[in-house]
Amino acid sequence: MTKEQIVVTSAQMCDIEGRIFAAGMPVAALMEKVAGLISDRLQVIIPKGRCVGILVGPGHNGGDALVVARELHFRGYQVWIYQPFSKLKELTNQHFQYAQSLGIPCFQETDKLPSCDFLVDGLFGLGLEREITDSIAYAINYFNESNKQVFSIDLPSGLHTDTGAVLGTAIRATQTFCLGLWKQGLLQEQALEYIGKPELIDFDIPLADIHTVLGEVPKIKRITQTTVIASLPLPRSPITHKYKSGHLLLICGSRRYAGSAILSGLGARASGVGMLSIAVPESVKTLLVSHLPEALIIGCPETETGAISHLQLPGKTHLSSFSVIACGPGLTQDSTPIVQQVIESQVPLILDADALNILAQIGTISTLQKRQTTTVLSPHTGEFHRLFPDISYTDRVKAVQTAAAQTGAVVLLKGARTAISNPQGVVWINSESTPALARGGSGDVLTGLMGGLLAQTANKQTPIEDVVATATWWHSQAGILAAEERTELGVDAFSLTQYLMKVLQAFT
Ligand SMILES: NC(=O)C1=CN([C@@H]2O[C@H](COP(=O)(O)OP(=O)(O)OC[C@H]3O[C@@H](n4cnc5c(N)ncnc54)[C@H](O)[C@@H]3O)[C@@H](O)[C@H]2O)[C@@H](O)CC1
Ligand SMILES: Nc1ncnc2c1ncn2[C@@H]1O[C@H](COP(=O)(O)OP(=O)(O)O)[C@@H](O)[C@H]1O
Ligand SMILES: [K+]
Repeated sequence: MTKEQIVVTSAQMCDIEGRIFAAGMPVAALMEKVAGLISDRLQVIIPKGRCVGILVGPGHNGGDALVVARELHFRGYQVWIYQPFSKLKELTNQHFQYAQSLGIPCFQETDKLPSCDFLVDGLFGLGLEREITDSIAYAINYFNESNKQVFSIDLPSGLHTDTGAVLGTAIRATQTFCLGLWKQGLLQEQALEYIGKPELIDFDIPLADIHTVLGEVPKIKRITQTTVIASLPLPRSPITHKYKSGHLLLICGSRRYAGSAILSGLGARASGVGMLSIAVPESVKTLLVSHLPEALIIGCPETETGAISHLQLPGKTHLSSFSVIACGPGLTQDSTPIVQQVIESQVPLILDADALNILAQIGTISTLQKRQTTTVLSPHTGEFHRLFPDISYTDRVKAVQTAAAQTGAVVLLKGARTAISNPQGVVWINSESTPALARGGSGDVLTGLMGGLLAQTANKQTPIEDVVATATWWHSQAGILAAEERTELGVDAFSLTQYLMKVLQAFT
């Protein structure tokens, strides 16, 4: 477990810091250390001699900012301080007095502020406890409108540490220096427009204190390359054969959405799965064969509307012949009986897209509670709301935990910061992605990729949620790589499938 993987709430961070202080580390010494590290980073980013405005709050976030002000002053920058509060915490007040004694200009009102090139935001950190209003809200909006590069200490002032929600108003940072451990709020979708580029400042929190507060295996973790590589089906056994490397059945597509089946198939192809079968309506079988010549394409009887009406598996094949079934992309809502049939099977199952809409109609919780085997649900926010109308998704981490607990499924809530939970509340958050993926069809690719990976690891000890996290990470990294080469507008779902292999080449 590395510090990069660990995610904490405000309460947990306070407990961890409390242990460090109780063990004898002076609060002032830690502030000096933290702010020294931030100053070092700023010195690399901001050219010498430039003017930096430092925004100072009443607590220790403000204290950190004042130490940064002092350091930058001595390191040859022009510095001024904006500090509008009448009452400061004691340590913060001491640093404020000292900064004033050094002749650093201090201001209480925004209309008196000189111009500057950069801003450092130390108004509020972990301790923000209520909505920001009145003159402070006005000041934050004023700084946002100044269009300066802003470096936030710990988190942009105004964001809730756990949910990332904006409490009234919030600083829009260019870069956020998150102190010690990743705060959960920085990994929540609603914070993304505020945090800019996030960076962890490691100030040497002892691992023993982290484990005492979070347990040996923390419940909420960031997906990192290290975790991913551990759950990839690599290296392949030298004596494996195609049926030992997983057999995935994709059930997808319709006359109307034939492309979904192709995209899911190409996602599955990239996973390296040993055998791939794809059930589609008979009328699109030839099309699928031309795109995926290695796959076994199962043409099924179809409804008048061109949806699969029922599964017609070849010869002696039963659903139980497959290691995993992934069902849903492009099915339309006319395939209800098929979704019911796969849910009743004993085969590990991924439900996505239309299969989720059908599940919502037949009753999410009551239907899934009867299932004995692994189920993965991969909704985007709209599908999540249809499946779980009673669960609020403002806090997406809590939302997936609740949904997984209620259904016994692994739930993957797609979006800019995809969150995955198992029924016991173990959560993975995908903290690197690209808005280039916000295009029709990219989810279909993920379903195929995830199905192929799960099929290959079906008989292994790897927890399901780890494999789901690996698929999510791989998919996002392919998007990032594709966007680098083709621009953010160049990542159509088909192109995305072509970058999946390149990710592995780069990382393994
Ligand atoms: N002890 C240290 O030196 C360390 C300090 N750190 C820094 O300390 C911060 C936490 O410090 P604090 O606990 O003092 O908290 P903050 O500095 O985040 O702010 C708390 C203060 O703001 C006031 N406040 C809260 N909400 C307000 C609102 N809406 N309007 C006006 N006032 C409001 C509170 O009454 C309190 O005085 C961290 O975010 C980090 O920057 C740690 O990260 C590292 C160790
Ligand atoms: N703003 C964004 N940033 C990063 N990833 C995103 C963003 N928007 C969507 N995605 C990702 O793109 C994929 C979209 O999937 P989905 O909504 O199911 O689309 P479709 O059904 O059209 O394939 C998901 O993996 C999601 O996490
Ligand atoms: K801050």
